[in-house]
Amino acid sequence: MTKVVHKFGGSSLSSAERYQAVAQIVLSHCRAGDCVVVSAAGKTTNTLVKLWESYQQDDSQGFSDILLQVENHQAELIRALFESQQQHTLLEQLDLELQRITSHAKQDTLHEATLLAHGELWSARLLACYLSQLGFAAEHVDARNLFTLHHGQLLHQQNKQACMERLKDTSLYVVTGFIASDVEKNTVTLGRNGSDYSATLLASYIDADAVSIWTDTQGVFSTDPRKVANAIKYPKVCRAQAHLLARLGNPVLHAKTLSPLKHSKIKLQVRSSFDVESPPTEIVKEGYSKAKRFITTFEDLDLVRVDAIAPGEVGQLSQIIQHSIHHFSAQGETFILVPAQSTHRVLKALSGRANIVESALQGFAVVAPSANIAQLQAQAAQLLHEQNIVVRFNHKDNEYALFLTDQAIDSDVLAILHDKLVNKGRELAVVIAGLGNVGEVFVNQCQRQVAHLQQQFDVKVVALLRSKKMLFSANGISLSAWQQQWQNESVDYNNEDLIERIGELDYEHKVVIDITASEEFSKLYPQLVKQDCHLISANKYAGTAESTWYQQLREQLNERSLHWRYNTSVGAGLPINFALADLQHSGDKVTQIEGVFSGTLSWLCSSFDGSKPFSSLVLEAKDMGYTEPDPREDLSGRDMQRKLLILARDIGLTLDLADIELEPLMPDDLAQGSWDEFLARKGELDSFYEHLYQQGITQDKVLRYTGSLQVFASGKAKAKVGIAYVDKSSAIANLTPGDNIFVIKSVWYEDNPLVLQGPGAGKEVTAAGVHSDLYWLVQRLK
Ligand SMILES: NC(=O)C1=CN([C@@H]2O[C@H](COP(=O)(O)OP(=O)(O)OC[C@H]3O[C@@H](n4cnc5c(N)ncnc54)[C@H](OP(=O)(O)O)[C@@H]3O)[C@@H](O)[C@H]2O)C=CC1
Ligand SMILES: N[C@@H](CC=O)C(=O)O
Repeated sequence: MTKVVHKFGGSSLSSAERYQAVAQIVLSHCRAGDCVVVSAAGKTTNTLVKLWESYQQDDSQGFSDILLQVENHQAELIRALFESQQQHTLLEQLDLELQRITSHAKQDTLHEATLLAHGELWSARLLACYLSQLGFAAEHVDARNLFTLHHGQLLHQQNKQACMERLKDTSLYVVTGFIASDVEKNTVTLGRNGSDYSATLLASYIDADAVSIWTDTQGVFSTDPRKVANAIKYPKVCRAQAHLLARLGNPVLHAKTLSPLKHSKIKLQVRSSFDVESPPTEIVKEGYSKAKRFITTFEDLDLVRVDAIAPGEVGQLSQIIQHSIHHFSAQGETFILVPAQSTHRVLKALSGRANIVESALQGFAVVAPSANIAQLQAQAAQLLHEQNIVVRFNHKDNEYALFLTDQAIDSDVLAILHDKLVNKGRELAVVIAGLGNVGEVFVNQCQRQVAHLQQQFDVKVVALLRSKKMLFSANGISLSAWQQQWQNESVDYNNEDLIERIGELDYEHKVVIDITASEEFSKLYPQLVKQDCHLISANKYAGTAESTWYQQLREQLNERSLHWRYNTSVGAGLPINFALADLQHSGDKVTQIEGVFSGTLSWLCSSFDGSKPFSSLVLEAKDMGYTEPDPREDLSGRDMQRKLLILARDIGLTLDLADIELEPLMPDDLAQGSWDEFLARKGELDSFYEHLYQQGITQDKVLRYTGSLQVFASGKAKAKVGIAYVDKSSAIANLTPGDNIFVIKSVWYEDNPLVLQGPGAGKEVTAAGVHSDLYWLVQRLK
């Protein structure tokens, strides 16, 4: 059974309404065996800290005033959430606890951690009782009976056993965050953000499948969303970057929170308890999410140089000041960044081994994929210069660039930095299916073309697919060494794996480029669209699929505002789809399309002169990359029939393949059987063609394979592909072998048709045509 640990922070429980909202979340997201870890409600911990301070200062008036505040807040929650007997019992319990605090204070036996623990104990008790009142079996659990530390170290084995024994599958457990006990049963706390840490620790002890940190932000953003309106919420962030952000003091996650998950498969999500519908940010293991760009800001820090720092010492210092301390080495020296108000405590703890280099610093760090850091550092320096912000110290590491300044980075400056350094990093993930004739040329052309697109958009080829194997790298495949990478890293896959991996790609945009000739692959399009992929097809199967399926795919794409380009499926690189779209967008109406739409058949008919058998020319056309993988798809007229259907649909007709009359350029019965069987009977093809050829000579005409589509005023259409004998002087007779010609008549081009002519097949032109579609897409996405 899957188990989930949910954690709700203080802001999620700040009022009775918030308790009710959290209870609703629990009702809809939890089941018996799950755990809910809670922090102290609202600002309770801060109030208890003040209470402790007044106790230490012997301020008895202050002490009773603050205690009254605590009592009022808790009593208010109890009265709003419970009625009659339950309310009475809870108020009595609270009263007893407050009396005990007062009496300890009077006897001078108050203990800091025990006092602070009340915040979490009250939250756990109230939430569990409230859930029980709603009929959901819930128990509150004091984490001091689960987590034990010895000399500051958690006793993992003992704790795991305690958790396994106490937390069965019979109920929901509402567990106190933040607190633990030592071996003498004294209360201890887990430090800043301790409740998040409690949640991930607990998850690791009970072998949970996931941890959801419910907070007041919607997830992990590229920068502070309160300061920059267009901050990007990332659906996934890898653990390494989350850890780095935490070390740099970013408040969303604490470094300690992540540590129990280090070698586990436990999923971690950050999501909003205020906006439950908003999708979470998932913190995922390396390799499951590409590195992102972030800007995290700092306020009032001191830069401290340390002689030498022992392993674990930074963690101890962070614990002392209850705040993350970032440390780094530059020019052979070790530095730490310390919140200014805590510097004296840190210097004291380092007893003479450290000195302040710069104080009262503001600034920010740009966290990004390592390949981008140098460039981002230079850009950031330039932007700061333009904003007249003086940099007092900067530092570059593999994964981030740090700028420490005099001036605070206000929201205006942060918005500029974010626009130039992060938003510029919008990315398009490209999946290329098919590495055959055309696909291989396309991938080879990618190196140059992607570099060109890079100036406008961050385009990354993330997957290459053949029929059985794939090479998948969420961070991008090296286009200069893809063959080598393919050899070393390609793996077997099935369609389910593929869709899942594509779904996991957390890029702003994704496109699947289908350069297969596979009907099976085209059947995946609806699933790919569900994963928010744009589509580019050289493959003609989807464009010529049965009308209902085709219309549904179009609707699905429209609903998601996704694009589908398939210019090369007709006329290879010739811009026939562009031309037809343009005419229609300009208000024209296409009435007729005629011509030769097969590169293979154009080349075969123009090249045949009787000197070689027709079948040997077919094999040459195949070698040149003109034909379909099985050239019978061309010879049967089927390929050209598909192209005419794509054109017909492009001008708004609702036709199916069966509506286009087809006359094959080969004997019907050669269409069956394997390619080898066909080759064994190639003589039958030769005689068939020779016979047709001779008929042309008899008529003083030449044999060509043509297509035509006529649209009548009624809206009805007539379409046909087949053998034609044309005048020797006609444009069709004089086509360069392999060329296509499209003769388009429309309302505006009635007497003098629009003619488009040029190479209609070939690996290079087709691959270039696919690049043209990709370029078009990038322009749209910009
Ligand atoms: N040749 C041309 O001039 C033009 C071609 N086209 C179209 O381009 C497409 C490709 O043609 P071409 O390169 O000649 O074909 P090839 O047969 O040479 O290559 C097809 C590629 O697709 C791969 N493939 C097959 N099935 C699948 C699948 N289910 N999933 C993933 N990959 C798969 C094959 O894998 P494997 O390597 O494992 O076999 C192969 O790498 C065709 O649809 C064609 O109609 C369009 C315009 C012009
Ligand atoms: N086999 C096709 C290739 C392009 O679609 C042709 O010959 O036209």
